[in-house]
Amino acid sequence: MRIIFLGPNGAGKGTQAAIVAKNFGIHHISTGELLRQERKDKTDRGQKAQSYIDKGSLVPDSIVLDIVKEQLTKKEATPGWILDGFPRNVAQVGALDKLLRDLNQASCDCVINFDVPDSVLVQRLRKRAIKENRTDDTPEVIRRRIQIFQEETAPLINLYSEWLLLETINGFMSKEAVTSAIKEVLLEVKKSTKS
Ligand SMILES: Nc1ncnc2c1ncn2[C@@H]1O[C@H](COP(=O)(O)OP(=O)(O)OP(=O)(O)O)[C@@H](O)[C@H]1O
Ligand SMILES: Nc1ncnc2c1ncn2[C@@H]1O[C@H](COP(=O)(O)O)[C@@H](O)[C@H]1O
Repeated sequence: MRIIFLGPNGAGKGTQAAIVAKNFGIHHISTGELLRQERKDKTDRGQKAQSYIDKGSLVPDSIVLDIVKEQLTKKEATPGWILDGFPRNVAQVGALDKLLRDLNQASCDCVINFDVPDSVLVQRLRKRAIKENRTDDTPEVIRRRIQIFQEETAPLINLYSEWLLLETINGFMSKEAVTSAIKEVLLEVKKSTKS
């Protein structure tokens, strides 16, 4: 099964992707986590990405695509994958489609859109800032990331909806309730795709 998790920062994509990937035996690809790891490892890509991450801006598409390509060609991705935090703009949607064609892989089966009010996102991110010490969870950068989501990523909701791939779930429930809602959707998708 091939799934995209779409939603603003703090919506719970990473939390749910880790659970769902384990349950369905598919590969969790979080571009944010991978970029943070590259930054920590001081790789060339990580160093190039650093200033963008710290400002809350999107990292250049070419860097992110490079990382996604590497992940999609890993053997863990053969049974399927969850893309968490990618694509994040219209250009990345096109690039993902092309990449999958080039790799001879089928396109995604479903896009799960996490719907969570902005006020809840801010509260969650402030809490996460204390717990995880992320450099981009400061009040100013949180505001910037939410703004970037509205400008660059939110248009993907209509786009995937027009392509009949979108399933919106209420992300403002307990973690367990969100997991159940996602599983329900994915079991239906699995039945219809038999993958
Ligand atoms: N259903 C929930 N209820 C309450 N808190 C939650 C819920 N889901 C996730 N959280 C918490 O909210 C914070 C953000 O969640 P998470 O990191 O999964 O979001 P995300 O969408 O991956 O964010 P980002 O795109 O910024 O990385 C975390 O601290 C997580 O523990
Ligand atoms: N798909 C992406 N395109 C550009 N920049 C990205 C992408 N995914 C992650 N980033 C950068 O990393 C941070 C953190 O990402 P999270 O998914 O919120 O953990 C993000 O603000 C971008 O700078």
